[in-house]
Amino acid sequence: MNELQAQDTDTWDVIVIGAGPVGENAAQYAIQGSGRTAVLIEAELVGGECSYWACMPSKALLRPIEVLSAAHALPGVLGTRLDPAGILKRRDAVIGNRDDSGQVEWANGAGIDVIRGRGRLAGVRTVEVTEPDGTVRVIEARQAVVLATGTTAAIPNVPGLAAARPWISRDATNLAEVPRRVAVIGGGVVGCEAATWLSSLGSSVTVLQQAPRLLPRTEAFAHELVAKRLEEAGVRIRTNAKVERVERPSVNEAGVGRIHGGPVTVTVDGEELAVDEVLVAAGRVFGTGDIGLENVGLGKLAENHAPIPVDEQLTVRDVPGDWLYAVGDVNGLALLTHMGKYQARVCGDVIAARAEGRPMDSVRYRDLADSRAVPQVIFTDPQVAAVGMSEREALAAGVDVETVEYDLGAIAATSIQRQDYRGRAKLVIDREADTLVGATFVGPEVAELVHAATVAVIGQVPLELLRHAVPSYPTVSEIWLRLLESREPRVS
Ligand SMILES: Cc1cc2nc3c(=O)[nH]c(=O)nc-3n(C[C@H](O)[C@H](O)[C@H](O)COP(=O)(O)OP(=O)(O)OC[C@H]3O[C@@H](n4cnc5c(N)ncnc54)[C@H](O)[C@@H]3O)c2cc1C
Ligand SMILES: NC(=O)c1ccc[n+]([C@@H]2O[C@H](COP(=O)([O-])OP(=O)(O)OC[C@H]3O[C@@H](n4cnc5c(N)ncnc54)[C@H](O)[C@@H]3O)[C@@H](O)[C@H]2O)c1
Repeated sequence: MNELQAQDTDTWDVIVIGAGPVGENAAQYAIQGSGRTAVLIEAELVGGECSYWACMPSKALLRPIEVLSAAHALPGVLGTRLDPAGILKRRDAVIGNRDDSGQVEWANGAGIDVIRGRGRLAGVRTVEVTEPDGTVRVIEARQAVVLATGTTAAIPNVPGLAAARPWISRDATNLAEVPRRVAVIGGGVVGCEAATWLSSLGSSVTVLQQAPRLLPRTEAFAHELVAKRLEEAGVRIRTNAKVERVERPSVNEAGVGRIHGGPVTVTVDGEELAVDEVLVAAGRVFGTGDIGLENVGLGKLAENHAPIPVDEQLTVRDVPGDWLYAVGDVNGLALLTHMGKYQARVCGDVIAARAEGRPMDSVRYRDLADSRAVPQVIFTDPQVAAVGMSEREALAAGVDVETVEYDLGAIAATSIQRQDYRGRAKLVIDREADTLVGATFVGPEVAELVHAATVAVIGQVPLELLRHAVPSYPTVSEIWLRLLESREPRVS
């Protein structure tokens, strides 16, 4: 069945509302290798925020900057510079020029139907879809409904901010014009990554961060190293900043990624800052506001735009019958594509097992990673790659914490990579259990280091045993050796 043939039925085994990366995976895993049917309901583009507006375009913009930075740090490499028009062109190619036909083809190839429209729960296993022409269809799921509606950008309640039509992350990732001066409200992940590419493309950037530091959920040295590099690139960073007011006398409808009007005055801590565009990067709003949660007894969540609580099988709590699931950003467990897709795999496996009456006593059917080992790579210069708990989180969780830190610049491999290598690594150890509960690496191109730590955390590998995992010479992974050697000798 395909997009058109999906008109001929009103019942599927599984209905998924939201066809982002997470919804796609849930549908695939729920039916693969079976005769079951599934349909994806999508209000915008199949592939979701990640493919067109978030992960993919942002990483396409950041990669040339990373390559340039590495080249500049190597004596013997000459003549490197950025080509902004070429970067935007490649970004457009990476996001398929926002054409989702390839993703629809993939879904159909996997036996999944697609309906364009906005879905809402109308009752038990019942979904109402408002199609683009206004037609309303009511469809039924024989077995399961999966909510995968993601998040949208939050606009803080600052006087004049919403009326100024500021840029949100979609404008920054899909930029078609480079504003001369930009104020970035928020110094979290989106704010720091966007400040990196905007300043490299020629904007004069000021980051206004409410919290005492950038990337507040990471270890403190991540802030120090990222802030230092941003400041060297000319970015101004104001922490503990209170944005009091925003004024933009002339606003226009120039479209996504184009400058949305005339100059803007941002009042911060009593001082006026004149810019050409404001980028809001201040967190996300959960996609729970208008998906019919009140029709399944969860109206309070909708009122508060709260995330949907789920159990280890990704089944929505407080809804009887094990038919409603929530995966990805919308359940608030971890706002990351890879974690949402992981949840979708667990959820799809659970739906399949329940459909086939198979036992679910293996760990395959439990979301273990969200409570123990969430990895994240922040693609700033330097990169921040972390998994599990920070020291502060481990202490708050009552872990008997031991930490070790080491200078990544003192590893043979990093001195070969570049002359000016600055970086740091830290392990957070549960002393009593002798296992790793968290790790953070900050430095150029450290992204690939984190998976080894993820394996150690989820596998609860004793650190005594980890000493026998020998890193190759000369690779940056030798940081493991140095970190383990730095531990105080254990008294047994
Ligand atoms: C700028 C930026 C960069 C990011 N970079 C990274 C990164 O590098 N790595 C990473 O892991 N994460 C990154 N993220 C986070 C990542 O984008 C999200 O975690 C991921 O997109 C979540 O996937 P999802 O499928 O849950 O939701 P989404 O991708 O938001 O998809 C939800 C889909 O549901 C649709 N929808 C919503 N409501 C309805 C409805 N009622 N009916 C029908 N359809 C509906 C939407 O149109 C959308 O297509 C980034 C986020 C941002 C903002
Ligand atoms: N590489 C990646 O993995 C990646 C990249 C981008 C986004 N994401 C995900 O997307 C999600 C959203 O990112 P985000 O950066 O929007 O949210 P965030 O929660 O990471 O950061 C938002 C920041 O905005 C600040 N803030 C909030 N209100 C403010 C105000 N009024 N004035 C000034 N500062 C204010 C907060 O202090 C916070 O540090 C994150 O959870 C992140 O995991 C991931």
